[in-house]
Amino acid sequence: MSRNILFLSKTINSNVRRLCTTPTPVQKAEKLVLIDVNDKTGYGTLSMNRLPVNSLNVELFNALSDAYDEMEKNKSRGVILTSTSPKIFSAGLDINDLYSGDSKSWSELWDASQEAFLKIYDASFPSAAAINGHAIGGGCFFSMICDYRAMVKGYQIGLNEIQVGIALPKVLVMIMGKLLPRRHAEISLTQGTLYSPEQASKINLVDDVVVDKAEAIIKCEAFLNKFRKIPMDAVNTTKRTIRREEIDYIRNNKQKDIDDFVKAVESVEAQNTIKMYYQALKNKK
Ligand SMILES: CC/C=C\C/C=C\CCC/C=C/CC(=O)SCCNC(=O)CCNC(=O)[C@H](O)C(C)(C)COP(=O)(O)OP(=O)(O)OC[C@H]1O[C@@H](n2cnc3c(N)ncnc32)[C@H](O)[C@@H]1OP(=O)(O)O
Repeated sequence: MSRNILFLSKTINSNVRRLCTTPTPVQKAEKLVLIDVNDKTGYGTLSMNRLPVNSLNVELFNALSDAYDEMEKNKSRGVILTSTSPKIFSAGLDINDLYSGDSKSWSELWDASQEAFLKIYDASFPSAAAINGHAIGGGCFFSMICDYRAMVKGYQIGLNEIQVGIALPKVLVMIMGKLLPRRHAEISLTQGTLYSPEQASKINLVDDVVVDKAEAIIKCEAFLNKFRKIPMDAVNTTKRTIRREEIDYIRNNKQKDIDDFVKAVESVEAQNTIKMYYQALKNKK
């Protein structure tokens, strides 16, 4: 059974296409998240597909939310989150949106990010991130809200928001503060440090360092397999107890959190830094 070829199947929504094994090959569809369900294990591999760098915009956040809805509906046993790019997991928030947006578009962006965050962080199945390339800013954060991370050598990972001029949103601080030892969290958040996978594994930012994407997927499957003999209700109740603080914060303070993000992005200082950052990115070549 080939799992690497895209096949035609019913379109789940405008941005998500499920890959299955019905034998009707079609040309590769330009969907923002590709879903490939392994019928044997019941695990869904969700591949972000907003090339070249999987920068996160409203559409990609919505596609991730829709993909998680689909996994919930199909009673998935677990998700592997990865990317179709050969070298980038996700380059974080779309700098173009930060550079050229306004308070309305930034509100919509953050609203969509909150929804995707809740779908992943409060899912009824475990998620494992196969980080097959750079995971920067929001890209790093979306791997952090999975239950496990395996990262391929040779790339960088970290929350560099501060370098882009954006004060760290509260939930990012809460989760980084729980994942990393306190001192590393403080340094990482205030300096926007990017780490090699080897460095990241020493501070709990990634769980395993691997040589390639195939090994990352194997590690993710092995992690998900650990839950096969444990009743998922018990796992989920326990996980929700652990994660309640962040989930409740977003659910109970949705608008305030959006307002805080917009305020952070629209400040003159942030806009000047974003402009310089944007230009440096464009002048790189
Ligand atoms: C409640 C909360 C819930 C959820 C919150 C969700 C998310 C939290 C987010 C919080 C805030 C986050 C802020 C950010 O994420 S800011 C973005 C931070 N990212 C970066 O700084 C990465 C910048 N990019 C790079 O460093 C390199 O591009 C990279 C290493 C990724 C790849 O390098 P490479 O040499 O391979 O390619 P490039 O030539 O540099 O790039 C190719 C083209 O892609 C464009 N690009 C790169 N990054 C971005 C981006 N982030 N947004 C938009 N576009 C990007 C780059 O300009 C190139 O374009 P062209 O020149 O080809 O047009």
